[in-house]
Amino acid sequence: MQSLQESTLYRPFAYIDGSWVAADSGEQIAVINPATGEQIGQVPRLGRGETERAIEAAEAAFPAWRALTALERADILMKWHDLMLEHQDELAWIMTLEQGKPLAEAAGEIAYAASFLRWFAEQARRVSGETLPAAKPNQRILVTKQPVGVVGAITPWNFPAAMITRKAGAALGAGCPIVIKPASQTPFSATALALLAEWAGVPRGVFNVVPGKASEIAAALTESPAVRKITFTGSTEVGRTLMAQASRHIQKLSLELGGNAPFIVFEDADLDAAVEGAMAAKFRNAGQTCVCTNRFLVQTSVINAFCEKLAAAMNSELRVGNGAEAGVNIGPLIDDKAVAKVSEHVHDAVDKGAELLLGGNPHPLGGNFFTPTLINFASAEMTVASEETFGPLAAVFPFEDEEDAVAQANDTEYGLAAYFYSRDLSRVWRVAEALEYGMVGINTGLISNASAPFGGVKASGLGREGGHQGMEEFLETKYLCMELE
Ligand SMILES: NC(=O)C1=CN([C@@H]2O[C@H](COP(=O)(O)OP(=O)(O)OC[C@H]3O[C@@H](n4cnc5c(N)ncnc54)[C@H](OP(=O)(O)O)[C@@H]3O)[C@@H](O)[C@H]2O)C=CC1
Ligand SMILES: O=C(O)[C@H](O)CS(=O)(=O)O
Repeated sequence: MQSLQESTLYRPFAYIDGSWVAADSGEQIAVINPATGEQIGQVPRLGRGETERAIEAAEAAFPAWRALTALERADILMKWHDLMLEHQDELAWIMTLEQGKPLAEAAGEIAYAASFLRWFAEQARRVSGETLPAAKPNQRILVTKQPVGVVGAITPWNFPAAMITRKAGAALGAGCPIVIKPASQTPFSATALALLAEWAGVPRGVFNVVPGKASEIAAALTESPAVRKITFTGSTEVGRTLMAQASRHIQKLSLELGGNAPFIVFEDADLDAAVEGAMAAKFRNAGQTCVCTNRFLVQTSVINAFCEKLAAAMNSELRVGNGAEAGVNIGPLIDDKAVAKVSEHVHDAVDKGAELLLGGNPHPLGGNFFTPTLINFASAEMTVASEETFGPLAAVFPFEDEEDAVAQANDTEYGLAAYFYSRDLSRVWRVAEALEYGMVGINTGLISNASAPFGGVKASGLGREGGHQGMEEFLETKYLCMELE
């Protein structure tokens, strides 16, 4: 398959109430292949009116969807899961064309995304309440769980399938219908998921996809009292805006926001293992994930050895190119703004005294390609210390001792993911407990897993996705107090 139009899953439309629709205005959004700069398709640019219709459809679908048994909802989620895996290659191709990640990595994301549907199919059947000792002999106390209602979701371009199923799997499993605004750069992964949801038997109105004007769609979602939950993955800046808007109707809120992940290498670490973990934690999706390492904190006694090994691994293992080409494992960044941000971080660091060991400039391929870059002796006054790069820049900061490492690691407004390598068990416990983050990788650089609670603290957001906690985000607790005659 070469072009998007050849795909049986290609749907250049919005999906509302079980119908494929255009924008009322007829407006379209051009979708660009970040590897070539070519337009690969167009998607309707919806606004407030269409979003309000999607909310009405979701509200109308809610009673029948919540009335299904958990097993009935789980079976539909599992059918959706199976269809995703049956169409894994086609879904991966669509993702590589619109997001740029290498085909193998895109296929990996499809499997990761499908795992959330399976996980929440299983979790749906394990939503339970409790009975409590009553205060009076003729009293009985029960605690029950009920679906919150219509959910509004806004998702990012960097994981265009997994960030949808991580929300929709939990919402639908809990009995909630959902209205999703995908990122404008990656709408076709979302509409392909809608098509598969339709084939899986998700009833009309339960799953809606409204690509388009972000601020208008967000306004419609947050201004509707029928929308009882807002779930967002993206920048902290937009998360703050949504938090303020959601306060109008006290909507439940889940925010998965920015990160500034430290990757600490202690002198007692297995350096080869640390470099292997560093490659995974830094260069996944060309560094465009919120849990990618942003700062390598390396003990001074091993910093030169670590940098030599990391430079060797980067040189031998990383191949930059169009993600559709075999063997490529570093695709393009999403757009020219992303390239400019990485360049700015590199030049700022070098101007302030960092040592450039590898790369440092946009790739000779031009366009949105950036050469994987390694700098040493980075320091706190550099932009890379406080701002998320979201690109293939490995910045190494020295530290003297454990206290210094933890202080540097926690010196940020963010608190999503952190990583560290040590073989000292007492140190592992001390550092794991001292780090102010929602997720900590210990002797590993890969922590993403549907069965674990994914999320952060401080400016990295609120709530958790995945795990049993992810289901709770879409449930309300109701306390029943019963007096017997
Ligand atoms: N914690 C996490 O899990 C993740 C965090 N991020 C963070 O997000 C940033 C990069 O991702 P990026 O997608 O550019 O982030 P953005 O926040 O710009 O976009 C994310 C989504 O929000 C939408 N959006 C943009 N402006 C508004 C608005 N005013 N109101 C409502 N929705 C809006 C976008 O729509 P449109 O595309 O139409 O502009 C997109 O669908 C980085 O900081 C990264 O760390 C990214 C992914 C995951
Ligand atoms: O591992 C993940 O789930 C990704 O990091 C998702 S995101 O938060 O970066 O979008």
